[in-house]
Amino acid sequence: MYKIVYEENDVVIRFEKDLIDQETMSRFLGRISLQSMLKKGNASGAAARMRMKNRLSTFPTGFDLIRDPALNKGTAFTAEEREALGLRGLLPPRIHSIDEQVERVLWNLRKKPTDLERYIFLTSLQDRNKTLFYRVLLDNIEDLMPIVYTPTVGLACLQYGNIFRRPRGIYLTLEDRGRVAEILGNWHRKDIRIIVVTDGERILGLGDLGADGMGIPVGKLALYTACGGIQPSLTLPVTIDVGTNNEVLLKDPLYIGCRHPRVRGEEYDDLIEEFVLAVQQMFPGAMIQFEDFANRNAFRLLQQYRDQVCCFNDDIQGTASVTVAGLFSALRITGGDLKDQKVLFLGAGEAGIGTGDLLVSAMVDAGLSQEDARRRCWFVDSKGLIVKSRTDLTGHKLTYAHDHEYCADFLAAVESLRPTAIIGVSGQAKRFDRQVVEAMARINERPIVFSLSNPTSKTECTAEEAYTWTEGRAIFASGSPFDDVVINGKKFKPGQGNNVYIFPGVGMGVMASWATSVTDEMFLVAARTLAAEVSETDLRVGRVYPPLPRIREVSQAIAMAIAELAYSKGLASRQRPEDLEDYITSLVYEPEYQPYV
Ligand SMILES: O=C([O-])CC(=O)C(=O)O
Ligand SMILES: [Mg+2]
Repeated sequence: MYKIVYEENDVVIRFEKDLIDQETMSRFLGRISLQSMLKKGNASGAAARMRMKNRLSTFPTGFDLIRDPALNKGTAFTAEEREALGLRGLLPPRIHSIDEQVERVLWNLRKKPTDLERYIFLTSLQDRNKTLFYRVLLDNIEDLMPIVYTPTVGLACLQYGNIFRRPRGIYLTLEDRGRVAEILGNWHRKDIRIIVVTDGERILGLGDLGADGMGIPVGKLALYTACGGIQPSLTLPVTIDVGTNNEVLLKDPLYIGCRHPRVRGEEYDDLIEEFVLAVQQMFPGAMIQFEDFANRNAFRLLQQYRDQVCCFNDDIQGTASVTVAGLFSALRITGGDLKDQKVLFLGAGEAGIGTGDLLVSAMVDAGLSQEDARRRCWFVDSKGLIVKSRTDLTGHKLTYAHDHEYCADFLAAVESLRPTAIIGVSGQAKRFDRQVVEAMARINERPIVFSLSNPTSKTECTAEEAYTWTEGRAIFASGSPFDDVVINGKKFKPGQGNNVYIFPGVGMGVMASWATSVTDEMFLVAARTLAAEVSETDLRVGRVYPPLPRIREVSQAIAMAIAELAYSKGLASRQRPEDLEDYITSLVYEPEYQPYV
């Protein structure tokens, strides 16, 4: 994978990739080079020896090697490595293959009584052997994504202080103002390309979890690697802790964050601004993903920084992209035309408005005027249907305030508007009740019902409810995964309408092209690419997204499309490689042990 070129009596090490995990590579490339040079007996050049010595001195041996999660192989260190790297006696004598190690991990996972215990176990594995962690995750993505990600990551965040073992990522507080760049410099790597940052105010549909929200950036980045093939060492989770208004956490002696109410206003804005600028200084070319900020800050920060630096908001744009892709797929089942759809959202926050905006772009592409397209998107918020006559509306909601009679509740809005699709992004469980879903089934031959709130405890309705209440006619997707449902002998495989189908591929495309910004057009292209990956077989079982085991291929297709777009729109800051596909493939991280000697 990595080509090393030798010259007589000297060594030239040439990296064939410019985005690889260079520090780690140079650490063990040094090792390989010296070993083979000594074997060949041509390490006579003093200069070569010097260089090798320098490299060698940075490559850990003995306990340091076993304790370095990026390099550790546990019982899989070979006899030669054990001999050469000071490991003799530090490991049990039996040498295992990675496949045997995977078996051991799975055995342990099966023994754990709860999903939270499985989460803790996998996190510890990530702390001691990254390669094995990603091997297990990648090979068992369908079973383990619900542990590392929604819904279990939600449970983990709810108890993050209690289950805390080792820190991961960077924590920034208001006390760090004026020193943020210095603190980013404490991170052990300088070649960060993807950052996921939260301020913990709206973790999934669970609300304000303060610093305990760190589980989300950590989980998202694990999926950047597992699903998108981003080198783990190029990623950095960040939590900006400005306090929390969660009374339970404030009183909890085990809470890990700052114990004061949330600070807002200028102090907050200054810290965010300093963080964004410090990233440009310390990690130039890194993409920032804003994650699980509350509405009040999410839209504002996106607006402020989207044209300034390479960033996006996953809950607004990532969720929009996956949802619009799901609608594209659903129309292949219903045979409907995008221009004729009427979509009613429950929830007018980030996901709702983000999806509305992207859907409008898609409808405009399909030939509608912007005004007509907007009139096809309707929203119910906590006060009822958003209509012109309401006087309490601000900002983004005004865009979708149409002339219509006011309806106080969602069911009344469904009856009155007769939508073709309902999309739940409210963070409120059970709001798509039997009456709502049955009404949709009365109005539509094939009602589209997307229940996207996370984690599962917040879903607007379950897969089973959606299929049962519509006699299997619903086209259903959900934010957290559901098991297959059998109705009258027919099996349905509900799709997971989660932004995990989007952000890893977008991140890889941005990273590969060194794009300087992330545009809305990218998310529409990502949606189209994702929808194109859905097969007729998928649609036949009701699945509007490709199966998860295909996620790496899917992410690669999205990465290609995003990079192409970046090149064609002049957003890329590096030259287009001759063979883009080859190039992106060469960037993909494979969880395999590299030989050290
Ligand atoms: O994390 C997820 O499962 C999707 C997401 O961004 C959210 O719900 O906030
Ligand atoms: Mg989110």
